[in-house]
Amino acid sequence: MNYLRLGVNIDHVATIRNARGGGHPDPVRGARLAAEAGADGITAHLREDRRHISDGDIERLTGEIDLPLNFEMAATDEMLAIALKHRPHAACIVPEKREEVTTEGGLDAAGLHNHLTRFCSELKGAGIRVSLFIEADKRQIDAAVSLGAPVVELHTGAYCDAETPAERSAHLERIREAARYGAERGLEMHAGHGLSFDTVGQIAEMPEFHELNIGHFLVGEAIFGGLDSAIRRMRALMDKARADASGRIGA
Ligand SMILES: CC(=O)[C@@H](O)[C@H](O)COP(=O)(O)O
Ligand SMILES: NCC(=O)COP(=O)(O)O
Repeated sequence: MNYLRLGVNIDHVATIRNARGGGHPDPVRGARLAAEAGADGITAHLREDRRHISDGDIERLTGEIDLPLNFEMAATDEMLAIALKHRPHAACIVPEKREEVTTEGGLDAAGLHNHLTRFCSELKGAGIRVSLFIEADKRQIDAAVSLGAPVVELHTGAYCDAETPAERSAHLERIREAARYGAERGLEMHAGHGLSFDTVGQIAEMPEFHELNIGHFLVGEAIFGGLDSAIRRMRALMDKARADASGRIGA
């Protein structure tokens, strides 16, 4: 079974900083600590309204942190110019609505196909690994393939927020099918949004996934036990889920 990378999303450190202005807590310090705790990458979403991560944070993350940066961005010319300037390891195109509390659903890669073509090709041309943050939906996966994106990240928010076990297993099944469908079409499969200690295992055990991006829960847990311990525990749960699943496959 392939290694499952953990990308730590440090947006939520910046959310706390911005509640008061000033520089504390510093998301770049969070990224440094995440690296020490075993994160394989850092994710940061520069929202158009700059509600958490700032332009200066992106500049410092690319200059001061050795881990690969996954730059989450809306498909706008402003964000494209910033990505091309900083050349992060990866750029994940996400849908954005100013008024939303969080990223409420996946990118409509099928509906926005013509609009996205130029963004995918300019990012790829600059050597940036393009990822599309989409719902677990075959139509969206087909669109990602046709746009030439090498990576998709499946939105796990609905699975994490499910209110009943039946609802949760229905979402899980959709994610499982989409992960297989995408991997069969040559896409590198990632997942993320809303994952917690309770929900990560069933996603981590799917062998198609290469990377999970997790932030909000980790920063929340950090209040009680520290960021280092939250990341190490998440990492251990991911590894256990993988080991248990490969034991089942081998048995
Ligand atoms: C796209 C995504 O899911 C992440 O960027 C993360 O959720 C960021 O947090 P906010 O949605 O609170 O901006
Ligand atoms: N793309 C999803 C992500 O980076 C992390 O989402 P969350 O764990 O902060 O909800």
